[in-house]
Amino acid sequence: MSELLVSGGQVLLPDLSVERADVLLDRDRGEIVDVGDVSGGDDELDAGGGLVIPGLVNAHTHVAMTLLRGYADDKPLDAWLQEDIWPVEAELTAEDVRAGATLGLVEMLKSGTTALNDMYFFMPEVVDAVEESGMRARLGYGSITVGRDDDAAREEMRDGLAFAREYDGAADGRIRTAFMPHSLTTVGEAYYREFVSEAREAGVPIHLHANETTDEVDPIVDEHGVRPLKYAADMGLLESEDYLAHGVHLDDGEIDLLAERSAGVVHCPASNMKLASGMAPVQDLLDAGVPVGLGTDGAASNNDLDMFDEMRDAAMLGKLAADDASAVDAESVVEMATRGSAEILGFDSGRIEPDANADLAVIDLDAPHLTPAHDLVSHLVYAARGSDVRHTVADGQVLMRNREVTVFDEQGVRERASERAQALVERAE
Ligand SMILES: N[C@@H](CCSC[C@H]1O[C@@H](n2cnc3c(=O)[nH]cnc32)[C@H](O)[C@@H]1O)C(=O)O
Ligand SMILES: [Zn+2]
Repeated sequence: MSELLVSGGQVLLPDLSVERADVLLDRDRGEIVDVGDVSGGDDELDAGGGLVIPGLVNAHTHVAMTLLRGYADDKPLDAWLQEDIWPVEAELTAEDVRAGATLGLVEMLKSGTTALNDMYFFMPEVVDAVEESGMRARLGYGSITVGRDDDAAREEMRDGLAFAREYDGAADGRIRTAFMPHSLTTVGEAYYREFVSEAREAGVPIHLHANETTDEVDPIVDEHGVRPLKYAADMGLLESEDYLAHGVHLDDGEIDLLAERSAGVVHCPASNMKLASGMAPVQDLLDAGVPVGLGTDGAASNNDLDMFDEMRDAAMLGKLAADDASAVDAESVVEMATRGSAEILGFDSGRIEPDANADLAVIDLDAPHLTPAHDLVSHLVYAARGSDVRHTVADGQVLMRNREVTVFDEQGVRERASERAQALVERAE
């Protein structure tokens, strides 16, 4: 058995207390062996002066959109997608997605993220990038039927299902899949009614954008006479393994429905603020017992993939949304970004205890902006940043050691992504 000892640090335990402890990982099984006064291991990571946390889990992104970071800002969702994003995405190639996804994975692992959810194009390229990265991911092809004739629409839905079936369990189980119809307004009712049952037969969860803007809510209420999540449930969605991105414009009945079904909501505060989509009722979701995760959405509507920024945004926006400074407190947010997101994605990660996945990050506390250390959980949310991460480990493998990425040539990844991004936008002009 090959073991890695993460020694000398303080450890964030599952109850969110912090204790001086060492962590022993099994690199073959990719699991945590023991936490406490442990020794051994044939390799060691120095966590001295640092805080060991569960690897952060980005539960909603479009990771190859790093290519479009800064390409189109300062617009609401519909105009942003219709006028800028979808026209340039029509020019995407598989190589572009491989380059953009790899850049996003490097950005993530350098900032302590060890698992993600991704919905995009050319998903086999994302599979290869995730496999190479050593990270964990729930992946799906984003199916859109609106604007397509019936044959093309069916092909979109079949492609989404085929991808989910073919790649579930890839990368020795680090990759899981989901059926990802883009949203309740970009996929027609008939296609949901035909294909949701096939996803159930395939045994994969369903992930979609929902209730992100009022433009996604009003048309459904007007056409179907019910709220979007009632419409979704009537089509067989909202099972406990399903999870929605955004959930901004929810009424009490929809929150109750999510709680009854235990369907997850991935909160994307930066995207919601940047696109002026609205303020999600996160504290109400937490109070109702709805599973809540945290996601950055794409780097073109954030514009980074730093989950420390996202935790801070969630805590700040949640207080404004609730008109209550005690709402969405630091502990709730750390839970969202670790165990909450992990459980929504179906990963046994997000906590540092024996038998959990060996996915963790070590944060260097030796910095003015992390001094003094009254409360390290507070620091995680209100002061720390991705660049404070010293080491990142996923599945028991060291992906970054002392800020040096071990699984990619970082400089080459950045150069290739820049070249592909430039050529992409030139093709779209
Ligand atoms: N087969 C689909 C691919 C969709 S992938 C997922 C899509 O979600 C888009 N996207 C990115 N951010 C958001 C968001 O916040 N809400 C809805 N869609 C988004 C993204 O640009 C991409 O077009 C097609 O032909 O368009
Ligand atoms: Zn999205």
